[in-house]
Amino acid sequence: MAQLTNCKKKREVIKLVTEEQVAVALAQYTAALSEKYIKEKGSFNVVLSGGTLIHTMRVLAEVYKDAVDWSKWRVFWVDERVVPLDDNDSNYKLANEGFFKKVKKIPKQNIYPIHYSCSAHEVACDYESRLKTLVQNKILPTSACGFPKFDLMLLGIGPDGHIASLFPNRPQRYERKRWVTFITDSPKPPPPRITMTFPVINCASNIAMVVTGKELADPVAKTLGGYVGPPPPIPCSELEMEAEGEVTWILDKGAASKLHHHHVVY
Ligand SMILES: O=C(O)[C@H](O)[C@@H](O)[C@H](O)[C@H](O)COP(=O)(O)O
Repeated sequence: MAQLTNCKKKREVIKLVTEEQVAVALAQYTAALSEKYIKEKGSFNVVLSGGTLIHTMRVLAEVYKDAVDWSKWRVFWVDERVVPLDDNDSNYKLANEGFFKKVKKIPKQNIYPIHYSCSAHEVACDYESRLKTLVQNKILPTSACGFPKFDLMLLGIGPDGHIASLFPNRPQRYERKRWVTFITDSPKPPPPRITMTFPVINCASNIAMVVTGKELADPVAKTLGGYVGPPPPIPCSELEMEAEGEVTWILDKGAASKLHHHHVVY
């Protein structure tokens, strides 16, 4: 794994050409981590996002269907839209139809969707308290600073540089105490959402930034190229600066199109 010279944390940037190659690389990467953590500790705790990620996970679901020990997976969401689980906007529904139904073998009790209520505040408190219970029961480990430590976060990035539901010009990105918070005016619809906070995201052992399409070339270049401009930097730069674990960027040609060679270390 490569390291940025001005930064002690581990980074890898995998630049590919097509979206299909990104899907294949994501499958290999996730299957390898799944095997490693299951061997080491008997479980694999994965955090999903919404957006295009689930579609990019199709190769994992199809090609690695019989190669991964799905029974040891536990699945959480880094952010979720506060809608019923059968609503077309639900990230759970997206994952259920595009991933869980394909791989079949993830036990239902190992999947942690939100408990829907119409109050985003209530949903966030409930999700946080369920995570706290899992930590108390030693099902989820914590990092030295007391936040839960997930094995893998699979994240996308928005054109405005948001990750999870941590947007520029919204206060949630500055939350440092809560594990899960809420937003009722998300600039990306639908407006009510819950989201894990930066301290939780940054404690993960591994973070994959899965980014495809030239409309995302700007936030990718701003993040990996070193942010120049007035503070505060875009949200995904915070992850680049603060993450404790390994961050792996898997990019297609469009997403990497504004990166110069000196921006990345392989
Ligand atoms: O609920 C959501 O909207 C997502 O979880 C969101 O955080 C997403 O990951 C990014 O917006 C990237 O989306 P794309 O992968 O579609 O670019």
